[in-house]
Amino acid sequence: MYNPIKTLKTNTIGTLNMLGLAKRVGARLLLASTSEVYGDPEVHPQSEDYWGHVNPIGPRACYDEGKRVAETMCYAYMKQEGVEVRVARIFNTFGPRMHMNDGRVVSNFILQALQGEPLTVYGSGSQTRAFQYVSDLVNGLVALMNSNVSSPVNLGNPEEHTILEFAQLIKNLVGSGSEIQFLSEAQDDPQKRKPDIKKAKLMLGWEPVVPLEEGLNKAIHYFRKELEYQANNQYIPKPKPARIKKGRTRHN
Ligand SMILES: O=c1ccn([C@@H]2O[C@H](COP(=O)(O)OP(=O)(O)O[C@H]3OC[C@@H](O)[C@H](O)[C@H]3O)[C@@H](O)[C@H]2O)c(=O)[nH]1
Repeated sequence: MYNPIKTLKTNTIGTLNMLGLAKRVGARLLLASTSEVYGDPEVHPQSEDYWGHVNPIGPRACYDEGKRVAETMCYAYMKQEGVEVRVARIFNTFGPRMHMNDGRVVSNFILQALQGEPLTVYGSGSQTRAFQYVSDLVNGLVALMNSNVSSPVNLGNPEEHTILEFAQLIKNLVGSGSEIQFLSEAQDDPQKRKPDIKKAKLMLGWEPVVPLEEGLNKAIHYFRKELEYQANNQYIPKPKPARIKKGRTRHN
């Protein structure tokens, strides 16, 4: 985690502030929760009634425990103050417009493959994830907000792959000659993850529709364009004319 304290403050104080605001104005609140509430799961796939397996003092705890307490706050406000809450447990998601420095596996592997750099696999690559395309997630969030389901709902694509399979798939889709480089494993990295989406199907009539390869090709296209743009352009910030004082230019 880049900034554990800020992560904790956002998830706890931020959620508390938003719940207070929702109470005051009578709004329905959507909590973007996470599959990380299940931690390194001992149940597979993960359904909403699983309580999770989280190390409360590990390096991921600021995020995992922060989101867990955010969920607790939602249900305390619902029961005590009657605030309407919707809680989406969002599984790994990707798509165009991810930040170049996001650091998550999809953007890392695509950028590495496009530039002929080694694809960095943490650990053996046998850990699994299931990736959903961003438009599927957005449709799920809209359906959840428009529903009367106040308990948590998993939103994710249940197609599960090992991270090594995923690296090879991205290499092939990019047509890249990059090597695969094995680095040390991340501490407390969940070893498997796959959503059980029966509840979303039944109660929201929702399921993901974008196939993995189709979504990846869209993300690859986006990052290819971003790299071309960066290579062909320099962005030199210029102050607004009103801020330039006459005769004050300094040449160091
Ligand atoms: O360069 C990389 C990056 C990541 N990885 C591995 O790829 C897997 C996925 O890692 P990511 O960082 O993309 O995502 P994580 O599964 O750790 O968490 C993610 O999932 C749930 C969301 O709520 C979180 O916001 C998101 O960070 C992990 O096993 C990680 O160790 C690599 O092997 N190489």
